[in-house]
Amino acid sequence: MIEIHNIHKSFNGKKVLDGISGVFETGKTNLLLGGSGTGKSVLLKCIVGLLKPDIGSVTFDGTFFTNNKLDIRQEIRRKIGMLFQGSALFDSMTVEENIEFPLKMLTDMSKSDRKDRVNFCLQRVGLENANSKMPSEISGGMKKRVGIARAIAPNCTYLFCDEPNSGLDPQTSLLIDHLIKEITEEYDITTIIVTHDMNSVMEIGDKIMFLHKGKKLWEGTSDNILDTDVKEFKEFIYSNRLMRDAKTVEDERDDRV
Ligand SMILES: Nc1ncnc2c1ncn2[C@@H]1O[C@H](COP(=O)(O)OP(=O)(O)OP(=O)(O)O)[C@@H](O)[C@H]1O
Repeated sequence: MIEIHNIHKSFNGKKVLDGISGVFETGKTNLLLGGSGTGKSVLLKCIVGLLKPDIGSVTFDGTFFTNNKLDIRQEIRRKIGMLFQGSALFDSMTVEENIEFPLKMLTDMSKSDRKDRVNFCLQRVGLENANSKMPSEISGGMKKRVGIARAIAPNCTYLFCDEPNSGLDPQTSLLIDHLIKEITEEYDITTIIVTHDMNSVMEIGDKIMFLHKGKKLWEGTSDNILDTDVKEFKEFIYSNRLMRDAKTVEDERDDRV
């Protein structure tokens, strides 16, 4: 479980995060949702320690991360897997070398154990036998799968995904969303996904935190999202045509009852 408490962050006097608190649960896909420029990526960076909050704290399974000793922060960082927006694979390395990279950096596994782990992770994301391919030879969806395999290779406890669907077609997006959810549940990972994709929200949103202008305006699950009475959140949800249609169907059903 990851807990954040009263996170504030400004750049050059401009407030980007304004007192955000919340809990991200273990074994769940926790979504950070909001429009462009609302502070989702900055909050994610504050949680993983790439940025330091001006005020506030982050706790990983009860251990303080912010302002704690370097060795404790490094210990927590070793448990974090990251899936970056553009997959961020090393272009000059094969798929296998990409996935092996964090194992070399973060573990003292033998070469044969690393090979077994790479093969296990490749098989888990449905890419067995892709070991020797170069990133330039595989599709965007396959790159995301390799990115997921690389993130989970060192047995991560926490997984952070920055817009995992960017650049993917709707069908591939759905497959990637479900793969992340399955892996989260299977290995009991605390997963946080930054997104503005309402399809992801409805498909895999175990827990959703909606940000607007640096504030948390709503949190809940995909089951109670349509009940929100927060004006800014409603505007965000119903800017999506499919969500408007779903609401109309629900209203008509309620009228009949
Ligand atoms: N290092 C930085 N220095 C100055 N301003 C920054 C920095 N990082 C982010 N910002 C600003 O903080 C605000 C929030 O940015 P952030 O990237 O968190 O938005 P976001 O919600 O992730 O948006 P998007 O969905 O478009 O990626 C933006 O106005 C951005 O310009």
